[in-house]
Amino acid sequence: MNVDIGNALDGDLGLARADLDALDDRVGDAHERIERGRAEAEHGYAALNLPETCDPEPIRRAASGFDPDHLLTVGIGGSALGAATLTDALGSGVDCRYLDNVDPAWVRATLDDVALSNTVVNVVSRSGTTAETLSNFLVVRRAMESAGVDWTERTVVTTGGEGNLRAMADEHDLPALDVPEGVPGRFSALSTVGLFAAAVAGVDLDELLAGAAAEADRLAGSLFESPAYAYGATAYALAERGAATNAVMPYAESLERFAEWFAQLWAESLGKDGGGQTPARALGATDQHSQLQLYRAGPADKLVTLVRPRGSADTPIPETDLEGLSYLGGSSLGELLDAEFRATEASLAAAGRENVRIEIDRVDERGIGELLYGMEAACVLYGELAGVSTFTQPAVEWGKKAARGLLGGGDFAEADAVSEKRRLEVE
Ligand SMILES: O=P(O)(O)OC[C@H]1O[C@](O)(CO)[C@@H](O)[C@@H]1O
Repeated sequence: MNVDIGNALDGDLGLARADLDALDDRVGDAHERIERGRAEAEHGYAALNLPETCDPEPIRRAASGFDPDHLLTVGIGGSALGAATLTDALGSGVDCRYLDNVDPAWVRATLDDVALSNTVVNVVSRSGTTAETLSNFLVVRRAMESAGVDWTERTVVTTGGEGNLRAMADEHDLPALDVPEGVPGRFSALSTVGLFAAAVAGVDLDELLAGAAAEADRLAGSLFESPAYAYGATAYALAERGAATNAVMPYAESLERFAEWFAQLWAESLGKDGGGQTPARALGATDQHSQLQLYRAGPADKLVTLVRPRGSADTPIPETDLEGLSYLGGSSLGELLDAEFRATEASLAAAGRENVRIEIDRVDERGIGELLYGMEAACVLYGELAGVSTFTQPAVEWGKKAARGLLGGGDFAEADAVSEKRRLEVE
């Protein structure tokens, strides 16, 4: 992973090179803290050890028992987004679907759209208690039973040491993969949580983990020596100067889900104590024609993170004598996308808007391994500099209790508060 922070300097938010030099001592201290946390496999920091600690063999074995047309992953948040990022970017030959919402029509349509007799189900929940995941799995199980399909023959469970899912796996003797200790969901893509789906979809797990390991080897006591820390420190320094939003804009359709994965990582890790940086998902070149106006001429409150593979398969643009289009003929879509990327980057800089370029060689296992690991390490560093507890997400519990109470799942004050909603309806 290559990170270019040049366009983050001397823009509207006034971040200067000298500010990064001054911040670098704190990056060194933060790196020591992170390395200590890794050495002791502390909660959260243990995620940064996955390139060494994750054994792909049992995952491959669990996947090798199946040759499905469809893979249905039932999980939400970190229990879906990592796997989806991997199979969207790298998968082939298997139709990978993610039931990561409880929209009844959509769940129904998804189940009607796959041949359940040739579908493998991976139900994934670290806690084993998430209502959306458990409910969806009960619906999937019933659909398989109704279709005369033995769900116990086609279900693999990925979960923690205890909880409903672990109990069900034990009861029905289902193949089960353990969620690694000390790895929060949003940091678990490079573990059993993300890698089962990747393995079923033909991804080379060794190459993926090797890419992540290479990025781990680049972690160092200075932001000027570590691409991941350069990104994390720059995003933090800009946030301190008013960049409340981080618009992540990959220039590859295969990386659209990566932006969704990044949004959970950044929001759930750093959104604490009234601080944090709001991730906004965009896609290049598409959102040049929807969001860029705001990024260039709206409030100067953003970092724009431009992500791209340097190399990819290309498609020639046929010669044309259509008026005003001949300049395109004979070039290629890849050349056009490259020009759009560089032009957008320059247009932001010309408007004084801070942006950072993140490049991988190509969308392959090594590139994606580097990118995911790099973003995780960047997030951990940002959290250290901001002094927040990066690996918890206490604020999500209120809503879970309220929903559970509303459904009769116990007495929760939060559920009572729902009925106290202020009303001002306009019809
Ligand atoms: O894997 P689980 O325990 O089902 O949790 C799913 C997701 O829900 C959260 O706990 C937030 O509610 C995320 O942190 C997590 O990735």
